[in-house]
Amino acid sequence: MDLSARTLLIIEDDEGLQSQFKWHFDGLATTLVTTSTVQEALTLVRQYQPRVIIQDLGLPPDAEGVSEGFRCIAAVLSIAPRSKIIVLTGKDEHRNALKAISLGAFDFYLKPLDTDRLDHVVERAFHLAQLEWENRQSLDASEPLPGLITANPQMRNICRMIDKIAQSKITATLLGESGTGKEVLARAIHSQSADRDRPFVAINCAAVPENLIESELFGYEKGSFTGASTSNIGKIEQAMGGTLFLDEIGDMPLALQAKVLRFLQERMIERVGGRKEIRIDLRVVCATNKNLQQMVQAGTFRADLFYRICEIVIDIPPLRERGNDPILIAHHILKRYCQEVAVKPMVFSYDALQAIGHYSWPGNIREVENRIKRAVVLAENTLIQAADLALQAPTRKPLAINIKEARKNAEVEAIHSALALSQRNISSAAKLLGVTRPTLYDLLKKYNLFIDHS
Ligand SMILES: Nc1ncnc2c1ncn2[C@@H]1O[C@H](COP(=O)(O)OP(=O)(O)OP(=O)(O)O)[C@@H](O)[C@H]1O
Repeated sequence: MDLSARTLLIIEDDEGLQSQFKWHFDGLATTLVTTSTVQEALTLVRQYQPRVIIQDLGLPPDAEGVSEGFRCIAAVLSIAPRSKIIVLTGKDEHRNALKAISLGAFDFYLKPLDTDRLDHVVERAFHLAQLEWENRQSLDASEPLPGLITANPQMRNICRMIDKIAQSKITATLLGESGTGKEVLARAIHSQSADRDRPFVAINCAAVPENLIESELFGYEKGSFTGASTSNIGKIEQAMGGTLFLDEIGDMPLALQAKVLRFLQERMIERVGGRKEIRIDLRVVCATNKNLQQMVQAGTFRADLFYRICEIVIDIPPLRERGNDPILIAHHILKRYCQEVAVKPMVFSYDALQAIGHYSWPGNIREVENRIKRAVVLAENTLIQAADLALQAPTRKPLAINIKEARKNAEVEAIHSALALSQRNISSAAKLLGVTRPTLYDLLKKYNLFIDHS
């Protein structure tokens, strides 16, 4: 909770009422600030960023009218659009209520309002403001590193480790199944480091033919082998000052491992066919989906190289072990892909979301990308169904016999669908459901649904 979480501002020119409010709300709000003028109110809003504001409409210099009150609502919301303004006024005209709400006020009541009711209204405003704040926090925080979407605590720990690794030159090795984001994390180490403006160079040891990998990595001198008509610098020299990413290091030929070990220990290389030693200064990040320890035991990976590259090992969990991340990542990839191929924004149906949540994703995030690309092409309209993703929606729960249970199931399903269709935008979901935003928040709280979809 941030500091403004329970700050209440009262804008009221009647001094008697102001002190009554002070006395009444003392203790209910952590910070209580009061003023009688619009000008001072704006200063206080900037200073305290109050979540909730109680405001009169008749404010000086137009204490008998409403113009200053309306000006105040508009001005406050222009600098603090998320503040909840409760208008409390003696100006009993329906059109005033309508205008206040149209300007963005949260609620409108006539004086005098009994204290129980007032407490309830203020509490509800604080509650709603808190939920909105939490929702924003979780959305803001869903991309802790560039290109890496997650809300999973284990992945968040990994992100914190990546930040620390980036501040050193230590050799880190990323272990994880294919498609779990090893390259994304390697790039993040580079982009979070002080050398981010220097090159990031990746080589996939599994993709380069065995007879070429040495010269790809170390470079070669002219005439060192048939076809070497000019000298060429290798990936190591290309990455000078920056980061070298040795992807699939478990596939590095045994013969080359000794040379790589020497480079890592001494930070010196010789190009193939060369005689000159070249000093190398760079960070090395390795990755593999192989079990290196088993390979060491089997004699297919050098033990000394294993210990040299495993100064820090990061075990990346597969997507199926990351809680709600498949849904979070799917939303993100769908949005990005629709923008990339310039099609209308698309959304997942409730069934599609259920299927995404239940599937085990053996191909991890790469598989999410592939299935979404396919779905964008195949979907009949802007609503992506489970079948478009070639996934099966889990079977529905058996019909509840108890009317209360049946009503609850129906409400939960409708809320899920509305949230899916609105891409978790609370205002749009409330509109789709035909309820107000506060009512939707109440329902989310009642059914404990909010966390699952934030
Ligand atoms: N947390 C994430 N959020 C969003 N996109 C991700 C995330 N992790 C990975 N991706 C995307 O998934 C794809 C696969 O990621 P990446 O290439 O980093 O995986 P990898 O583990 O290196 O795979 P491989 O072992 O097959 O090389 C990339 O397009 C990447 O941008």
